[in-house]
Amino acid sequence: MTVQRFYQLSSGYRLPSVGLGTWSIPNASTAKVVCSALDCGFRLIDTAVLYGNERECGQGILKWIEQDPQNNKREEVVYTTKLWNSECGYARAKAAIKKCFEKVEGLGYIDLLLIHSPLAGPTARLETWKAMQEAVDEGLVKSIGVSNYGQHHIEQLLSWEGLRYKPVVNQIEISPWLMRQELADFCKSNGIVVEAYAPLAHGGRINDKDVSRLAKKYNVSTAQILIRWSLQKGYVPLPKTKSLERLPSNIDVYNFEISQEDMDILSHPESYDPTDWECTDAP
Ligand SMILES: NC(=O)C1=CN([C@@H]2O[C@H](COP(=O)(O)OP(=O)(O)OC[C@H]3O[C@@H](n4cnc5c(N)ncnc54)[C@H](OP(=O)(O)O)[C@@H]3O)[C@@H](O)[C@H]2O)C=CC1
Ligand SMILES: O=C1Nc2ccccc2C1=O
Repeated sequence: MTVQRFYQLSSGYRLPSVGLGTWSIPNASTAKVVCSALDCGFRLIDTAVLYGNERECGQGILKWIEQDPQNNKREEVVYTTKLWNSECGYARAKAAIKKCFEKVEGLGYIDLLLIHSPLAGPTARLETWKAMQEAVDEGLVKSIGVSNYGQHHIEQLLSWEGLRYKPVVNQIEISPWLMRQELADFCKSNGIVVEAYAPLAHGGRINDKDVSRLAKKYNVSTAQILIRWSLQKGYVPLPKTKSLERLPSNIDVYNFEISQEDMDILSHPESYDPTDWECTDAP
């Protein structure tokens, strides 16, 4: 089984199939971690207004380009950020998008802008989407998507008469202990790429007995097993690490393959174990 290095988004842009999560990386080291991640081969960086490190993520990307401008190109990198719940609604989203852009102005544009969650409610969600679509028209943003959306939230958006740009991704928590198979299938069948957040179950399952046994069998780390599981399920895992030592192996997940039998051992379709928050079921 060959897993894709990139997915084609409905906006026409491409999305690397593994990304770096940046939540809770200390501000003082974020630029260095991001720059090192790019050196190791990561090409997708995931941040959010909530994380308070957008500026530093942008600095890390610029630093990487400046290191070797002939080879390290801006257009190879996909920079993602997300609008927080309190920034939803038309006027608030307009102002928030402008701020997001200003924080990384040196990048020239935001590749992917997500609405962080559906929690603002049905009206504010659509108003936010209107502002996000306008940001695409204005060239501030290339692609727009959603996060923590359940099927009913996506259906609302797809059936909205004001829809001009479809969401290209839905970023949701997925791991072997929170599989959300039905929602993932729904996204895929609507041309929406699934980004899997907390693919290492927030670190809490890194010493799981089956994961550890399979790590030995395939001669890789336990994190690599979990990232590869997500890739083979057809998702875009976003493992976070603040450790420069862990970055190279977290992206080195394209040279081994988990057998179907072992994929089944790792998978726990009956389990429901969110690590952070759950709002795919919000009204
Ligand atoms: N849209 C949303 O609502 C959400 C989005 N996210 C996104 O997804 C990203 C990933 O999720 P997150 O919650 O951070 O959790 P992850 O599942 O990525 O796990 C991160 C934890 O695993 C540890 N870790 C990373 N690599 C290794 C390794 N090779 N060996 C052992 N331990 C390792 C990290 O420690 P260390 O850093 O010390 O290496 C950290 O404690 C976030 O950073 C964010 O970008 C996350 C939650 C919600
Ligand atoms: O990365 C994240 N960690 C979180 C914890 C609670 C709510 C949102 C998030 C994120 O986006």
